[in-house]
This record gives sequence, structure tokens and C-alpha cells, in this order.
Amino acid sequence: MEQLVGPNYEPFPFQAPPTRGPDVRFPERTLEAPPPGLRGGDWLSGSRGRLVRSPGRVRAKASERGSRRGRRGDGPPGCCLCPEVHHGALCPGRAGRWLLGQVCPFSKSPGCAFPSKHCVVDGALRAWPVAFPAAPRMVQPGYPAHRRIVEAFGTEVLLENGDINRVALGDLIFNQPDLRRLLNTITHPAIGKEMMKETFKYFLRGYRYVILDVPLLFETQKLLRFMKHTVVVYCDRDTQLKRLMQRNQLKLEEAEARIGAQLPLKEKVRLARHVLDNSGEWSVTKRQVILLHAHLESSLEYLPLRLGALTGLAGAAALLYLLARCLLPLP
Ligand SMILES: CC(C)(COP(=O)(O)OP(=O)(O)OC[C@H]1O[C@@H](n2cnc3c(N)ncnc32)[C@H](O)[C@@H]1O)[C@@H](O)C(=O)NCCC(=O)NCCS
Ligand SMILES: Nc1ncnc2c1ncn2[C@@H]1O[C@H](COP(=O)(O)OP(=O)(O)OP(=O)(O)O)[C@@H](O)[C@H]1O
Repeated sequence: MEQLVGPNYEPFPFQAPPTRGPDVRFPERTLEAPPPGLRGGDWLSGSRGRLVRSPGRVRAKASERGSRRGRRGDGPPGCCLCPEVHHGALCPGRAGRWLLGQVCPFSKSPGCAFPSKHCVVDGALRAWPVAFPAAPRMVQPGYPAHRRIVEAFGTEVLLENGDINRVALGDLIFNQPDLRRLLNTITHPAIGKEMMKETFKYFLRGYRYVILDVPLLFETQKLLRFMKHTVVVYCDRDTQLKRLMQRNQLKLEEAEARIGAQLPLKEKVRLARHVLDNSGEWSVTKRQVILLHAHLESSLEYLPLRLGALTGLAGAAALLYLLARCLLPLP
């Protein structure tokens, strides 16, 4: 296997394991069931609604939990994104939002996998956030980006029901760099804005970090300066090609064109702060995710921003109070 090294690469394992939750040194031991006294539902986050951080802290509303995870406390926890139970298996194609606090983008090449999407953490991680995939939503009918895509590429890139014909648009943009750039100029501002909005919402709700799924993070560099941690999900090229061809039903050339539309993965590995190697079994990836999560959860990097925001808020409130006292007549 290729060696994952680079100037910014921080090898696993990270720091000391957290004092609560699963033992990150032996994650397998805690995957099967929550510890005594904890019910399945307490371990997982939902794709909508509030996310569960840990027992006794932020809990999802019971109604939200029930609607997505099946019966609560029923043996092992359900998948974080659907009511089924996955023991390290895949949760195909479902994605939701990620918990937030400090921004931590994931970048990966096509087919390398964004672990949350597949519930790598199924029940082992209590605070693992859920990815926020802004892109597919932003190109749905009714959104400005959809209208601009039709203006730029014509109605040939539409299906009968008005949705974007992904195959047709993909054929165009992955074979013609100019058209790809055109599409990027249409979609990226809208996607970026939506991501920032979501991030801010979670910041206000007190989450410690946010994970953004940004395929072109290093290529565009636009978001990099806001990011404290960058994570690349890696897999070797053969596996990547195989998975992508299988998932999208692509021919070899088509898959290669998609991979070629981004920076080489080795280059991304060099630029990233953390690397998750997903070349092998899910269980191996899962272990890495748990370690990374433990590292981020125990970090205090979110504090300065949080304290700054609180100080600003307190200052503004004091100013308002003083103004009100000066301007309003005393009783
Ligand atoms: C171009 C579209 C129709 C292709 O759809 P399709 O189902 O064939 O492929 P899929 O979405 O699974 O993407 C395959 C791979 O290509 C990558 N990719 C998608 N768009 C781009 C792009 N503009 N540049 C480089 N890579 C891209 C994806 O990250 C993914 O890894 C679709 O990706 C799309 O609607 N893109 C526009 C939204 C967008 O800009 N997405 C985010 C890229 S940053
Ligand atoms: N460790 C793994 N073991 C088996 N299959 C995997 C593994 N990781 C990913 N896959 C499969 O590879 C395919 C690509 O994964 P996924 O869709 O998560 O990639 P991605 O990089 O998020 O995709 P995108 O191209 O949309 O950016 C999926 O079909 C997934 O099931």
C-alpha cells in the first residue's frame, strides 16, 4: 500500500483517549452495544433535528428519535441516518448534516467515501456529526443554481420531471474543463453560502465542531483559510476506480475522467492535516474515524471563537442597555 506521509500529516493514533464513551484504543469492543445504563438511541445523531452529543447533555427530542431510528432502546443502536441497524455495514447513499463547532472539512476524491454517509460509526460514536451535502440540494428545481444551469447548458441537461440529468451534465463537464469551470462558477457560490449558513446555525446551537464535505477543498482553496482541520479520505487508485465504477455504473474512461477532474489524491494527502485510509474494510476505517473524532472532541480549539462571540454578545447587550437608559425617560 502507498505510504501516507506529508508535511502536515498527523499520524494516528492521536492523543490520549477520552475519559467517557467508547475506548478509542479498542473501538471494536464497544461497537456492539452501548454501555450499561445507556439506551441505543442515546448514542446516535439524527439526520435532521437535534443531534445527540452524550448522555445527559444534548439529547434529540424523543419524537425525532423515534421517527428515524425505530424503537428506542431496542438492542443495538440504529444507524444514524436511517432506522435500520448497521453493524459496520453501509447505509447506502443517505447523508445528513454534521455537528458543528470548529470547522473541519473532509475532502476526498471520487469514490473514496465520506464515512458518515455509510454510518462508519454506527453507534460507536455519540457525537459524530452527520455530513451536510449542500450540492445536490442546490441544483434542485426552484433553486437559482438550477435555473442558471439550464440557461448555460440548455434543456438537454434536464430530465422530463425538471431535475438535472446527472448523466448528461456529467458527460459534458467531466470531458470539457471549460464547461466544468462554468458549472463551478454557477454552483459554488450557492453551495458555499448554504454551508456557511448551516455552520453558523450549529455554532449558535453550541456544537464543538462542524464537518463539511468539500470535494474541491484544495483545488479552489476558498474555504481553506476558515478551516482548522482538514481531512482527506484516501484509498488506493484501483479500489477508488472500482468503487466509483460500481456505484455510478460507469465505464473505466468515465470513472477516470471524474477522478481526473480533481487534484491527484496523493497531492490531497500531502496537503491534509489528517488522513483516513479507506482502502480496506469498513471496520478499519471506522477505527480511524473514532480516533479522529476523539481527538476533535477533546480539543479546546473551539473555545476562543466561542468566548469571542460571547464577549461580543455581552458587549452589545450592555450597549443596548445603556442606550435604552439614556434615551428612554425615567419613570
Ligand atoms: C456534475 C454532476 C451532475 C455529476 O453527477 P454524477 O451523479 O454523474 O456524479 P457524482 O455527483 O456522483 O460525482 C462524481 C464525482 O465527481 C465529483 N464532482 C462533482 N462535480 C465536480 C466538479 N464540478 N468538479 C470536480 N469534481 C466534481 C464529485 O465530488 C464526485 O466525487 C453532479 O456532480 C452535479 O450536479 N454537480 C454540480 C454540483 C457541484 O458542483 N458539486 C460539488 C462539486 S464541488
Ligand atoms: N471501505 C469500504 N468497503 C467497501 N465499500 C466501500 C468502502 N468505502 C466506500 N465503499 C463504496 O464505494 C462507493 C463510493 O463511496 P462513497 O459514495 O462514500 O464515496 P464518496 O467519495 O463520498 O463519493 P463522491 O464521489 O460522491 O464524492 C460506495 O458505493 C461505497 O459503498
